[in-house]
Amino acid sequence: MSTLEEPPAEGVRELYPFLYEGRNDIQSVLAEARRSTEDKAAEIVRLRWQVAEASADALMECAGEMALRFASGGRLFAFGNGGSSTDAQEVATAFLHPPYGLSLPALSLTSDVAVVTALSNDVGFEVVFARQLAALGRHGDIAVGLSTSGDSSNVIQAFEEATRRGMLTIGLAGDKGGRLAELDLIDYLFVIPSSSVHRIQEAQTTVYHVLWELTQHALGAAQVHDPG
Ligand SMILES: O=C(CO)[C@@H](O)[C@H](O)[C@H](O)[C@H](O)COP(=O)(O)O
Repeated sequence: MSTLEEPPAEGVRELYPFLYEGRNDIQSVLAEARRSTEDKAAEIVRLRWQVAEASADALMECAGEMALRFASGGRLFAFGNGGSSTDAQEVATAFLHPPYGLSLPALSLTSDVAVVTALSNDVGFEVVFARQLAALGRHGDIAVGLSTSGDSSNVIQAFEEATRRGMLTIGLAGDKGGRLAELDLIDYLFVIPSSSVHRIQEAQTTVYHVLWELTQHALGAAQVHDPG
């Protein structure tokens, strides 16, 4: 396959110029993309190692604190925007309905579209997580907030509310941690040192999966079935 022979519909040539002009060999375009895919795969492996090594002690300590909270009846609330909103859902699902081990009380604050839109519409998007924590959060609960920039106001306000309520606060951020790092209001902040939103989100999955696994270990549940 090389060039597209049909005359493009209006606007399509502008959207996909490489299909019609100059770089018209799709195979060579894909070969280039493949090289960049391999670079990205290497980068994500490096980032995951980097954060696991740099944060090994903090991850263990944090998981120990989480286990103590769960053992005392605490619940976990996860939140974030965009890609991090679905990561928050995955955090909650991993704890609530894990592939093995204990089922622990966990909820994503991004899942209820009625609550999210009502709070955003009536009050403002910056309170969309903080207001939910004000209603649901209790001393001894756990707040897990994800933000690739570390700068999202609604995530910061949620951590402020969680701190006021005596919750354990755990942040996942990218690059240098953004405002989350500057504000110094989080008990455990895990920073992925990359400026790529996608690489940050990919590495963050490892951080929360490790936290989940260590928490299960701390609660004595991981040996039930650990495929390694
Ligand atoms: O990167 C994606 C999707 O993968 C975007 O949707 C991204 O999550 C959104 O722009 C977020 O609003 C960014 O917020 P944050 O991670 O900086 O807090």
